[in-house]
Amino acid sequence: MNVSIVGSGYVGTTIAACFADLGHEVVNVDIDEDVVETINSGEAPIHEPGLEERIAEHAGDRLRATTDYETVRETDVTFLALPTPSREDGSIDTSIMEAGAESLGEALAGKDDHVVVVKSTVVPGTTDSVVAPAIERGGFDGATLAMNPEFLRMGSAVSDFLDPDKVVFGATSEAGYETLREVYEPLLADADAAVVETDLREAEMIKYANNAFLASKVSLVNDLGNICKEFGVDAYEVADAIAHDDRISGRFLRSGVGWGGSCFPKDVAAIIAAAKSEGYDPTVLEAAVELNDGQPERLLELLDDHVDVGGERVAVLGLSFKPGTDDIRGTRAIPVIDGLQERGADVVAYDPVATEKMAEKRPDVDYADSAREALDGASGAVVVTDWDEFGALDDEFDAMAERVVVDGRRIVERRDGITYEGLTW
Ligand SMILES: NC(=O)c1ccc[n+]([C@@H]2O[C@H](COP(=O)([O-])OP(=O)(O)OC[C@H]3O[C@@H](n4cnc5c(N)ncnc54)[C@H](O)[C@@H]3O)[C@@H](O)[C@H]2O)c1
Ligand SMILES: O=c1ccn([C@@H]2O[C@H](COP(=O)(O)OP(=O)(O)O[C@H]3O[C@H](CO)[C@@H](O)[C@H](O)[C@H]3O)[C@@H](O)[C@H]2O)c(=O)[nH]1
Repeated sequence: MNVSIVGSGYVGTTIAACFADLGHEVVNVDIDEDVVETINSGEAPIHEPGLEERIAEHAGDRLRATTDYETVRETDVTFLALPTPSREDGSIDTSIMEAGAESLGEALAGKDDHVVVVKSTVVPGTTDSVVAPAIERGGFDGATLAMNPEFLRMGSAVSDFLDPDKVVFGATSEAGYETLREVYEPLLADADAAVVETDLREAEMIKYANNAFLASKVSLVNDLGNICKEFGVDAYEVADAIAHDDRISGRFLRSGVGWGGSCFPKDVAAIIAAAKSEGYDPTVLEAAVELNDGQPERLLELLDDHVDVGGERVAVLGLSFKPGTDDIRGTRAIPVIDGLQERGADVVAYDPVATEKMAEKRPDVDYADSAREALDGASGAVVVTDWDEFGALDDEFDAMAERVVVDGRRIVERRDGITYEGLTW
C-alpha cells in the first residue's frame, strides 16, 4: 500500500520505517527540514535500537520524507502522528493536530476519498470533533476517519511496534477498518497480537486507560513500597511474591522515585482534565499523580537523615526519565535537583547519555563525565535512573567525602563501607 505519515518524531519515524520494512511504500511528511533531510540521507532523526538500520535500508526506495504535503494525494491512507502536548492546566493542546489536519485537508482537496488515521494520543471525541472539522476547513470533506493508538515505549520502539500485544482499530465505517487491516496485515501475519476493532471514542480512550493504568500501578507499588520502608520491609521481595499472582503480574512493579517521560505525566494529566471538564473527579488518578509528585522529596528526606547537604557536594546519578534513552521529559531528576538546591547543596550530576539535554535545560548544575567524577568529594549520592552501569559501581564510592548513597531505583549493590538507603527497601 501507499502510506503517508504526517509527523516524523518518535512515533512517526518508527512506524514509517517499520511499515516500509513490512513492504509498504511510505512517505513521511514533516515541517522540519532537518528531519526530512536526515531520513532521506538514510539516517534516523531519533535514537532507537533497530531504527537506523531500517531507515538506511529503505530510504530512497520504499521510504522517503518530504516537507511537501501534496505528496499525500498519491497515497491510500495518511496517519497523523503529531504531538498533543499539555496546556498549563494539564488539558490536551490540539493546536498542532489542527494545523496538521488543515494542511492535510488543503493537500487532499478535490480527491474523492482518503482514509485519515489519528495515531496521536487524543482525548475521546477529538478525532470526530476536532480533527475532522480541521480537515474540512482545509478544503477536503471526503475523509474516512479512523483512530489507531500507539503503545510503543521509548528505547524499544521498533520491537514494541513490530511485536505488539494488541492493535486497536477505531473507525466509523467498514472502509476505515478494511484499510487498517490491510496496512497491518504483514505485521499481524507474524505477530501474536490481539486485534481490537472498536469505535473512534473507545480507541481514543483505550490509549489513556492503558497509560493511566500503568502509571497508577507504579504509584500503587510506590505507595506500598513507602509503607514497606516504614516497617523495614523489603518492597522488592514483596513485589516479587505478589507478581506470581497472574492477576497482578510482575511488570511495572518496580517501586522507587516514580514515573516520568513524555507520555505518562502528559496523558494522565490530560485524561484527568478531560474527566473534570465533564464534571467527574477521577480520585484514583489524582492520587496517583500526588503520590508520584511526592517520591523525589521522600528520597531527599532519606538523605537528610544521614547528611546535612547545605553547602555540600551531592552527586545525582541518572538524569533521563528511564534507562536506554537521553529523553529528560518528565524526569524525576528535575524535582530531585530542585530539592537539593533548595537545601543549599552543590549539585553535580552524571548520566551516560542525557547530560547534554539536561545541561541545556539546567545550566545551573555541574556535570561530570563519569559516575566516578560525580562521586569524587561528594557528601551524598542519589540514584534517579536505573542505568546498568550504576549497578557495577564499587570503589568509585571510596572517593566520596561521606559515603551515603540513597537509591531511588534499586540498582546500586549494597556493600560494606557505604551507608546505603533504598527508597522502598
Ligand atoms: N513518544 C512516544 O513514546 C509515544 C508513544 C505512543 C504515542 N505517542 C503519541 O504520539 C504523538 C506523537 O508523539 P511523538 O513523541 O512522536 O512526537 P514528537 O514531538 O517526537 O514528533 C512530532 C513531529 O511532528 C512534526 N510536526 C509538528 N507540526 C507539524 C505539522 N504541522 N506538519 C507536519 N509535521 C509537524 C515535528 O516537526 C516532529 O518531527 C503524541 O500524541 C504522543 O502522545 C508517543
Ligand atoms: O516498574 C516500573 C516501570 C516503569 N517505571 C517508570 O515509569 C516511567 C515510564 O516508563 P515506560 O512505560 O517504560 O516508558 P515510556 O516510553 O514513557 O512508555 C509509556 O508511554 C508510551 C507513550 O504513551 C506508551 O506508548 C507506552 O506503552 C508506555 O509504557 C519511567 O519513568 C519508568 O522509570 C517505574 O518507575 N517502575
